[in-house]
Parts: sequence; structure tokens; C-alpha cells
Amino acid sequence: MASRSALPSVTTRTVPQPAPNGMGNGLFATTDINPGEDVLHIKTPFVAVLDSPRLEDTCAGCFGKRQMETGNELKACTGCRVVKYCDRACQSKDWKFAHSLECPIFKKVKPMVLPNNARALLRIVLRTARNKYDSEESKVFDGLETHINEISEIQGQIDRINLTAKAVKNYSGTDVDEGTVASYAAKLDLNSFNLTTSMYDRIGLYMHPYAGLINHSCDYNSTVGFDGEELYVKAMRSIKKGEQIFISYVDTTTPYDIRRNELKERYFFDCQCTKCAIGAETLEDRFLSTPEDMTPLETAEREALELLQKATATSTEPAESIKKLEAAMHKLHETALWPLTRQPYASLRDKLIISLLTAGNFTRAFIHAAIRYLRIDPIVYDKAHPIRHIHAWSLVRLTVFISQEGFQPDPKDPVQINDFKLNFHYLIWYILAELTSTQAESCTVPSFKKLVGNQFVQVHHEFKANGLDPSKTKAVLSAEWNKLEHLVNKALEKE
Ligand SMILES: C[S@@+](CC[C@H](N)C(=O)[O-])C[C@H]1O[C@@H](n2cnc3c(N)ncnc32)[C@H](O)[C@@H]1O
Repeated sequence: MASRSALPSVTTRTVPQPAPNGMGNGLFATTDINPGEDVLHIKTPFVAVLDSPRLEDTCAGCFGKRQMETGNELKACTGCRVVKYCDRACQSKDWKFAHSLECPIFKKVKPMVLPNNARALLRIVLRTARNKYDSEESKVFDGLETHINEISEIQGQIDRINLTAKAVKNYSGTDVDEGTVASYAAKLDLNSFNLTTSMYDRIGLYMHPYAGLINHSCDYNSTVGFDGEELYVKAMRSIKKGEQIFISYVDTTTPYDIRRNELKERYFFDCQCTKCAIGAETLEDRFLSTPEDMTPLETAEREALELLQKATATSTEPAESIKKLEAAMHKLHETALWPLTRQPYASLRDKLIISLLTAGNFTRAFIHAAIRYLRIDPIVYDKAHPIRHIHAWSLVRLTVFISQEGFQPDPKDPVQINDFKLNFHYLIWYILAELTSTQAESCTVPSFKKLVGNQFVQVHHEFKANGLDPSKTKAVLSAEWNKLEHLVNKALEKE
């Protein structure tokens, strides 16, 4: 059973303790925890703010959670017109939390909109001045690591922190000295999380001092997810009482050198986890075989990364992005040694799916989502990993879309989906059945589980209404699966 901690809104099965190997403090399990179970649940953030582009389309009260349910058009705050809300309930909750304090400041600095880290820092400073934080919560915040000595050596970062601290001190009129405000900013830099939707799309930044105590391992046992403003840390593997909780601070699907450099530069430590102990021999680094001359692989990687950079530049049109991403993937494919799972190949496909969706090419997006579902995710992610479940859901959504009556695939698609005579309804049923039956052990958050569960009930009901029960037609399902495998093989041949 999870227990309430001394901190308000924190429910956890962990306790903070000094961690070994120079990790400072960490969180340790107080009970055995099974995959999918909550390690930590925090109802209310210490601070959470939207990224500036998301201020336009995301409710600053529920961070999109109620917005998804109500479908209401957002209304701007009549005071500052910077933040928007679903309705009075979302507005009033945020007003009480901090917006009443920041609204006049947002209004004063208009037309400038403060960047997300300045808005987060401003909230911390204003709430601290009004004693709005619980004293235990503030104590944990005060004890958080800053790495201020290391940061002071990095001119760009320390200049940015000092500048933000100066501006926030100025706007807030706080009595707290500038050095302390700068130390809050350093704590934010080191301890904040990407605030995401329940589908893992980044929308802002989030910080809570208790969650800030979790250390990193590239061989992590837990994952972080958000449901509106609520944070969930869930066990991805079985965790024994007394074991340390680890999450990943960086994308651990990247090769050894890349992820270790990122950890060193952003978090100032050399990772000594079990995966790093193996070195550059793990799946993330390996090629299908290792040639004597690595030059062709290095050249392909450099060229692919250059194309990726151009494809993701904000000024690039979706059609142009698609061309560049496909060209980059082709370069890696041409080496005949680059596994689909080795980065940047997998990330290129993720970005390509998004660009294809933006451009309205749903059949090609479907094919790449199927490749990811069948050939990449089972190798790259643990069974309970939330990203694996989110990707499966995207495949369901795409399949629903292309199975609509009257939907016509693009005749220019390199692989013609109609040639494979797929029965999309069975595929949808199968993926949803799999997602639903693994819900308890999955690390996804409650609203995602609800969405999937409801969709499965609906799809199953439709089959039943037609006198069919796919769970009793194993041969039909397996035939559909073979057709999808065949389609994926054809698409990969053309890559
Ligand atoms: C978000 S804080 C985690 C809590 C921190 N240990 C503390 O005592 O406040 C991140 C910092 O913890 C330390 N850390 C996290 N994971 C580590 C690891 N695997 N090895 C060494 N240090 C680690 C690093 O100093 C890193 O900058």
C-alpha cells in the first residue's frame, strides 16, 4: 500500500536516503513494488508552467486533461490575456494557486511574454513570499542539489540564470536577495521534468522537490508520467523493498557516448549504472556486424544527422521535412549494417510519422507506425514502458482513420496498402485487446488507461452487434497479422 508522506499531496512507497557512489540523496522503496504500480504520486506541483507556444492552445489550469474531456474552446484570462482556461473551474484553481499573484506582472510586461523558466521562477518566488508552500515541502526544496559551482564555470548557463534571477527579482518586488533567486533558478534547471500530456507530448516544465530526489540510471526501473498536473512515477520492473528508485534523465536509446555526454553536461556526473558498465557493446551501440572500416557508417550517420537537423528546423515545410527524413533513413538503410533500432534511425521514423500526419498522408504514417510497433518497440522498450503503449495507441488511431468509409490512399504511396487487403477492424480489436489486457502492468497514467479501455469496449461491442467475437477467431486474427507483417516487410525493402 502507498502511504501519505509528510508532504502534502505526496503519496509514495519510498523514503529519501543517502545513495551510494556519490549520487547524493535518492529515493528507496519501502515495500516490494510490482510493474505498473505507483512508486510515487504527487497531486499538486511545486511549480508547473506551459511552454510559451502552448499558452495559446493548452489550458493553464488542467494542462489539457479536462480540456480533452470537455472539448471547450479556451478563454483567455481577462486580466493578462496571456494564459487560457477551459472554464471557471480551471481558472479559479490556477488563480488560487498562483495566477492572482502573477497576473498583474504578466499584464505589465506585455507585449512581452516571459519565457517558461522565468514564469516558473516567478511562481516560486511569489508563492514563497506569501508563505504558500508547506514548510516540509520548502525544506526539501532548500536541500536540493544545484551544482552551482559547476554551473558557474559555464558562462552561457550562469549568465542566463543570473539574468532570469535579476528580472524575476525586479518584477516580483521580492525581498529575497538576487543570489537566492539565482539558486532557485539553478534548482529548477537541475531538478525539473518535461511536463507532458498523458500521451507524452511535451507541453511545459514541472518541478516538485520530492520527485527531484530521484536519481538516474540508464538501466532504470521506473518511469515518469503526467495526468494533467498530477505526476506519477510507476515501477517498470519489479522493485524489491530497499532498492533504489531510478528513472532516466535522458533518452537511453542513444549510444553510450552520446547519453553519457548529455548526463555529464546537463547533470554533472559520470553514470556508473549496470548498462554503462558494459560500455559500447549494448544494443544501442551495435551494428548488424562490425566492419573493419567504420568510415561508411560514420559518413552515413553524419549525413543523416545533418538531414535530421534541416528537417526539424521550424522554417521547413512538412513536405520538405518528409523528403529529408526519408533521405536520412535511406542513407542508414543503404549501409546494410544499420539496425532499425539504432539511433538516429528510430528517432527519424518517429519524426517522419509526425511530419506525415501533419501533411495528411495517413497511409504512409500508418505503415511507419506499424514498423515501429512490430520491429522497433519490442526491442527498445520494456513491456511496461509507457512509450510502447502510446505508440500502440497511435497505431490504433491511424488504423481507425484509414478504415473509414470513403478513405482513399494516396496513389503515389510507394507501397499500396490496398494490395494487402487488410481487415482493419480485426487489427484495431487485436491491438486494443492487447493494450487492455496489459493495463495493470503498464506505466501509463489513469486517463490514458480509461481512454483505451473505453475504446476497446466500444470496438468489441460493435463486433458483438454483428454477431462476431474476435477472441474466438484466432485463425482470422493470425491471418491479419501475417498480412501486416508482409506489408511491413515490403515497406522496409523500399526504405
Ligand atoms: C535531480 S537530482 C537527484 C537528487 C540528488 N541526488 C540530490 O541529492 O538532490 C540530480 C543530481 O543527482 C546526482 N545523480 C543523479 N543520478 C546519478 C547517478 N546515477 N550517479 C551519480 N550522480 C547522480 C547528480 O549530482 C545529479 O546532478
